[in-house]
Amino acid sequence: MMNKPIIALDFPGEQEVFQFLNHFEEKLFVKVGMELFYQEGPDIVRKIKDLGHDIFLDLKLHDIPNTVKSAMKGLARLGVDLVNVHAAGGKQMMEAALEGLEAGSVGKRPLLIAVTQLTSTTEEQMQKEQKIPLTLLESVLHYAQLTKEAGLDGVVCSVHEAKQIAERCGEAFLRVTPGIRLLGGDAHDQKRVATPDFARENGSSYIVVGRAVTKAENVVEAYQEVCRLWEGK
Ligand SMILES: O=C(O)c1cc(=O)[nH]c(=O)n1[C@@H]1O[C@H](COP(=O)(O)O)[C@@H](O)[C@H]1O
Repeated sequence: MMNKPIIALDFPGEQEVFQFLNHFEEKLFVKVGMELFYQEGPDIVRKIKDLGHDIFLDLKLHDIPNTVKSAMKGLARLGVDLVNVHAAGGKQMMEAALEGLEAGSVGKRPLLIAVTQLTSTTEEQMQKEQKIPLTLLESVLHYAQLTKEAGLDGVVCSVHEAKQIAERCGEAFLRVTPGIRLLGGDAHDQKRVATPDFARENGSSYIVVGRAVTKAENVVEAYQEVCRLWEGK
């Protein structure tokens, strides 16, 4: 069975979140990111969890190992299902993140993944601004390898790199892919985008979908359309 699409709850506050969630009868896999978490704090995670939804807490930690370790210890206590860091923080930082999660978990440890190159980054930007003298795919594969060596569960990448990561790091190493759009949909600030069906055919383990659902006129219909394409029905 396909993993549920992860729906990005990129809303300014609690009210908008519950307004959105109230449209759905089924349990969702949702993502709480910086916009929501910085406004509402850890309480919003507890409230969404109490409703029975699975949670990806996307705070993209990137700091010195000790700080990341302590922060992760605290986040683990929230009982979320998936959390992330930036692979650019380095192997030691990623190992520290894992240690923190293990120390803070009550019961099952949340899965830990690392962002490789953001889906809003182009190869040209990466080479010019980050001064990385590689192709974008090479950089993503390098970060994926480093993430695997640090013992994490997978990476965030675009659909366009997912297959090669599975070949290099193994099928069990997760490829979580944002930048998902329905055919003809506005890409907004995303650069490496793909449709849910392309993601299914190209090695994504999970898709992350925000505006294609949350900004749709009918959010339930948009969600169902994403599910239908993702599941290949
Ligand atoms: O870690 C993430 O979730 C993430 C990584 C990445 O490379 N690109 C990316 O878009 N995201 C997140 O995925 C979501 C995508 O939202 P939409 O572009 O609206 O579908 C946003 O909440 C981003 O913060």
